[in-house]
Amino acid sequence: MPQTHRFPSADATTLALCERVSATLTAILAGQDRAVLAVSGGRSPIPLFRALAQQDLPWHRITVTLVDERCVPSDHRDSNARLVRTHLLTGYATSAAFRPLWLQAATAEALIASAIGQWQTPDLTLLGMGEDGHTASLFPGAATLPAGLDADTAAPLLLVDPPAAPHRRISMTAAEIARSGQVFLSIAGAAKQAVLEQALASPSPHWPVGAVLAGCPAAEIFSSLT
Ligand SMILES: O=C(O)[C@H](O)[C@@H](O)[C@H](O)[C@H](O)COP(=O)(O)O
Repeated sequence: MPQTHRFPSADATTLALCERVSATLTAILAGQDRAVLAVSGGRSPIPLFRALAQQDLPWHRITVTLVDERCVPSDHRDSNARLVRTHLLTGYATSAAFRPLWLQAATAEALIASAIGQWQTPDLTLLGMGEDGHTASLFPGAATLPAGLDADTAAPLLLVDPPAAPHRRISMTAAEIARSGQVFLSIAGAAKQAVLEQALASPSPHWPVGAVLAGCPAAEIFSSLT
């Protein structure tokens, strides 16, 4: 009997976020031909992705891209592109366009240039957060974190070598997140909630999520204790 993966069902917060994302995309598309939706990876977005895929939106007018990506092939188990193709680009969302961040390149410079070359500022950016206070791939202690948090940079993306997490990353910069049309942050669990409260109370590079949200005063936060 093949193992059937059981994914957590969407809780009330996830369903509320799903409704908010759907309504926001609908509103955006009322005023323009296409919308760019940037989503984060990790494990917690899976219930949201699976709920969004069941939303009867004009997905053919939506381009899905990534807030950040691990620099691994798209069939690698840690690939965010693989995560999105598996859980979001199904059901109604099959007709959405997908724009990956990681494309095979000979050098790091070519890699980031290629990603920037096809990049569009998202109309809606969905962020997650780690218990270390990172968001996107803006990790505390990363050598390129100061550049990633530079509020004045025109760069939309940068390379990050996380001090502890696996894989080199491509990530949106804080400034590009702030240039997004709208920003939603979704977190789950008391530990993350405590970190977020700390980060909001005392913005510092030690808690990159706080520095990012300081640039997005209209960001909406969806937090559940479960
Ligand atoms: O590529 C990634 O890992 C994500 O973009 C990252 O920023 C994620 O949002 C946090 O690490 C939370 O991940 P979980 O949802 O798995 O806790």
